[in-house]
Amino acid sequence: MKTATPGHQAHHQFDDAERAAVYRNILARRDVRGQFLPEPVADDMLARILTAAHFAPSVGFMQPWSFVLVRDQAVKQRVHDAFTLANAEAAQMFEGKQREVYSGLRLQGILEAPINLCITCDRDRAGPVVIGRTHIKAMDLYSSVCAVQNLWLAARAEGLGVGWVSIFRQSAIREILSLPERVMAVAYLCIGHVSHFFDQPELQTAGWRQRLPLDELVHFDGWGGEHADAESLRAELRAAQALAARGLPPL
Ligand SMILES: Cc1cc2c(cc1C)N(C[C@H](O)[C@H](O)[C@H](O)COP(=O)(O)O)c1[nH]c(=O)[nH]c(=O)c1N2
Repeated sequence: MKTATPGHQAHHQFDDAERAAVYRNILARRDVRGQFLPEPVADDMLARILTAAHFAPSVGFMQPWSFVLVRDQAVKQRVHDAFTLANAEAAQMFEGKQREVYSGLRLQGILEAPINLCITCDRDRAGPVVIGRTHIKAMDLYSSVCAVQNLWLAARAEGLGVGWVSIFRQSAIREILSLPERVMAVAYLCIGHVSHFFDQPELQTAGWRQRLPLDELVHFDGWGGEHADAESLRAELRAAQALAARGLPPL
């Protein structure tokens, strides 16, 4: 359905090209592991993607994030060693054929990416009582994840690849980067120019897991709930997903 924004919002409206660009950005974003180029990332470009991260939503406007840039090859090597250790442990957690496939997957580009970036969450950034976090303490972590996604999308628009690496013991990253007790490493990202972006998630191409049908993930008025008009929305969801699967904006 091609619903236009109501007229009274016209001055806030994205035109069709801008709308299409936003969806293209979302659909073309990939997790990058193996296609990093050595060429450095210019400071103005780095500043833009960090600014995108800093303009993310956050609970109570807490802005709990900080950005630990890692460019020293010796520090990267220590992080890579931590990955190698955890990755060997991880392989043992899968059985049979899956273990074999897992061991063949490339799951990081730590040493090749010119920039590694740890996005953190300071759990005390705004004092003990934060609007929106009074009952669910993890909201600060979710806020830092919003910053990660903003950066990931901005980087894609700049032509930069980003790969999220999470196969570490949390304590290893804390120690290597000297993070204070109150600061958590939320995301360890590899960032750089890339030779190319894949069209589909690498785990999908490797046959590890396929994208789920969105129309089966929608419930009405409660888990498992149905609605008399449900089929109309489900048909739209299937059509939009079919377009998106081909990299086309669902417009
Ligand atoms: C929280 C979190 C943590 C990780 C990831 C993602 C997220 C959100 N992903 C990337 C993940 O595999 C990827 O996003 C999916 O496979 C979908 O692919 P695209 O991101 O669409 O290319 C990821 N990839 C990888 O190679 N090593 C890793 O350790 C991780 N860790």
